[in-house]
Amino acid sequence: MKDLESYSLNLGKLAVQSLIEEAELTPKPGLVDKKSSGSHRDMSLNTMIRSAIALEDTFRVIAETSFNRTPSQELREEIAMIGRRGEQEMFLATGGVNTHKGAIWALGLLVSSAAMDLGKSPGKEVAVQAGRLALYKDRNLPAGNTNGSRVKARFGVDGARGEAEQGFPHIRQIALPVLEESRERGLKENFCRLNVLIALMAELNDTCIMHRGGAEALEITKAHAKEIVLAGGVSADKGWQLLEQLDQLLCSMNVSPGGSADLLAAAIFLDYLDQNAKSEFRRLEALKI
Ligand SMILES: CC(C)(COP(=O)(O)OP(=O)(O)OC[C@H]1O[C@@H](n2cnc3c(N)ncnc32)[C@H](O[C@H]2O[C@H](COP(=O)(O)OP(=O)(O)OP(=O)(O)O)[C@@H](O)[C@H]2O)[C@@H]1O)[C@@H](O)C(=O)NCCC(=O)NCCS
Ligand SMILES: Nc1ncnc2[nH]cnc12
Repeated sequence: MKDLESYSLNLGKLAVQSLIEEAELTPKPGLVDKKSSGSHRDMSLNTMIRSAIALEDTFRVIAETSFNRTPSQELREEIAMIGRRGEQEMFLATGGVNTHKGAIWALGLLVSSAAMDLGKSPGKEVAVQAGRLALYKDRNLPAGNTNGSRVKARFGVDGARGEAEQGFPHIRQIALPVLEESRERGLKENFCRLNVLIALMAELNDTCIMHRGGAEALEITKAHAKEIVLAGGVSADKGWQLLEQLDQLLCSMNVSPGGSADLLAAAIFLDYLDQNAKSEFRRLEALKI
């Protein structure tokens, strides 16, 4: 019992740490970071950090609720209720600013999935299982006209819900492999994570960009991010110059890749789970000798 309590506390802390590390990663185009508030007038790095810290209990309770369970209608609705309470905590901490709604959704499902099998599964499997949970319908979801739902109706994109229901393909097929390749190239962790963000921005249909800038802003963002990828990523001189230009471009269009930022935080979380599992494996191997 004590072990489960401390494990859920750890998962909650790890989710918050991932959010803070995403917020602090600098320089991120159009987003809040250590250097500026990007395209946002109503938030700062402080707001992001206050919001992340306020969410620890939400993630801890999601973990506690999910232990030794499997995806089901009942669990989906329990998690949704905790997640909605988390959104209220976020608004209380930020004075009504939407800092992390998309991240509560993605990380909430991933924390739940990780807790279901006590962290024994690799990150990619945790994401697939989180997708199975997301596929159950939340029958208590209040009818509401969100930015995402308007964008989806107008442009026919999948958005945050579709990403989760498909088992987070952009995390499994882009974010985690780019993180690994960048590390294999010997790049500093800051460059590795910025490469992940850019690779996500090159492919994701981010409803956060589309609700302010429409399909055109999304296409411009993707095309510019692809140029950075083709230039060899942010650690190449040309890639770095293009990254600085992309920041100016997004701020001038007044758009923010908040969905890509959420998926970066989610990838950092899954990567930590994988690293912890590897060090536990090495510890057990050492005991055998
Ligand atoms: C399923 C929900 C996520 C609701 O989805 P919906 O699309 O209806 O809602 P939105 O309110 O628009 O939130 C979606 C947020 O998800 C992020 N996102 C966007 N595209 C993608 C994508 N392709 N893949 C993954 N994630 C994506 C993004 O979040 C970031 O942007 C937020 C700021 O958004 P917003 O306020 O609209 O933008 P601003 O420009 O700042 O606004 P203005 O100043 O212009 O007004 C920020 O939070 C980032 O995180 C999207 O915005 C889900 O919320 C839901 O159903 N929840 C119910 C509870 C539940 O079931 N929980 C279970 C798990 S805990
Ligand atoms: N760093 C960031 N800046 C703005 N919106 C975000 N949503 C998630 N992370 C964000």
